[in-house]
Amino acid sequence: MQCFHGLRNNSMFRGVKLLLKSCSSTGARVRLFQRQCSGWVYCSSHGLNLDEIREKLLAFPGGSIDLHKQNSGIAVLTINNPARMNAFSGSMMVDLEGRVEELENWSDGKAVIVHGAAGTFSSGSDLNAVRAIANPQDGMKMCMFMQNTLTRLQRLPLISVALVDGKALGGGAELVTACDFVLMVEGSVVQFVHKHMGLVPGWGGASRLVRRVGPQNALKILAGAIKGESSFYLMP
Ligand SMILES: CCCC(=O)SCCNC(=O)CCNC(=O)[C@H](O)C(C)(C)COP(=O)(O)OP(=O)(O)OC[C@H]1O[C@@H](n2cnc3c(N)ncnc32)[C@H](O)[C@@H]1OP(=O)(O)O
Repeated sequence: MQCFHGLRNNSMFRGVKLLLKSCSSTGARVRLFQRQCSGWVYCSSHGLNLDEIREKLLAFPGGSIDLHKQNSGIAVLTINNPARMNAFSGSMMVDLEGRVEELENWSDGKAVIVHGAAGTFSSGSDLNAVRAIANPQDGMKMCMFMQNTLTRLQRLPLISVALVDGKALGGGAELVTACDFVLMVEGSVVQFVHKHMGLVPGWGGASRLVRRVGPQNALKILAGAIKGESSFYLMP
């Protein structure tokens, strides 16, 4: 993951275009196509019944995940729940899975930009849904479901860019780590707030963070010794 920080709002999409241009070398494209298209981490042999967990998640509706595929081959994926700072309701988790599947099957796709509606990125999991499924079994299933989806997002044969304008908190920060690049508008923040709730990142963000920034920096970020600021994502 590479991070570009301090973009002003109006230059964000120009920044994304430049970034994508710089990534379009044959080598980069070949590497992308070498990625596995199916990124399932968990399946029924791990005790995950996808239909069952989808049904549970759909009991917590609100917001949407919108996908706009452009003729240019660049898609825009929008996390859309502004009334709750783009928190992920249960139905949005199911939506995201469907959108990722759509991108897996998009043969003309080159890149996807992931961003939040209305001037923020995402405040993570909807706390109302989290409270309602706060038993270990359901919590584990939700986490397995989201790990599957974010791993599939990470393994898409497309260049992915998280465009962070505002806050990416909790699960929102975890989503950022599943993208190849991060572009941050000035004043934006990526923060793993899980520790305040006595949680570990359940959507696979901790292991992705370790791979991105190394174990010591990841520990500092997760423990709150430093905020997940852009300089850390710049490290190889
Ligand atoms: C494995 C996944 C783990 C997770 O993701 S757990 C969730 C981690 N995220 C959080 O703890 C973030 C909680 N939210 C906040 O800290 C603040 O709302 C935040 C994002 C800094 C924004 O602060 P403010 O600008 O002051 O706005 P606010 O607090 O008045 O929020 C506006 C409305 O949005 C709601 N909201 C924000 N984040 C939410 C969330 N994650 N789940 C459910 N509702 C959420 C908030 O309750 C408020 O609603 P209302 O207007 O009071 O009805």
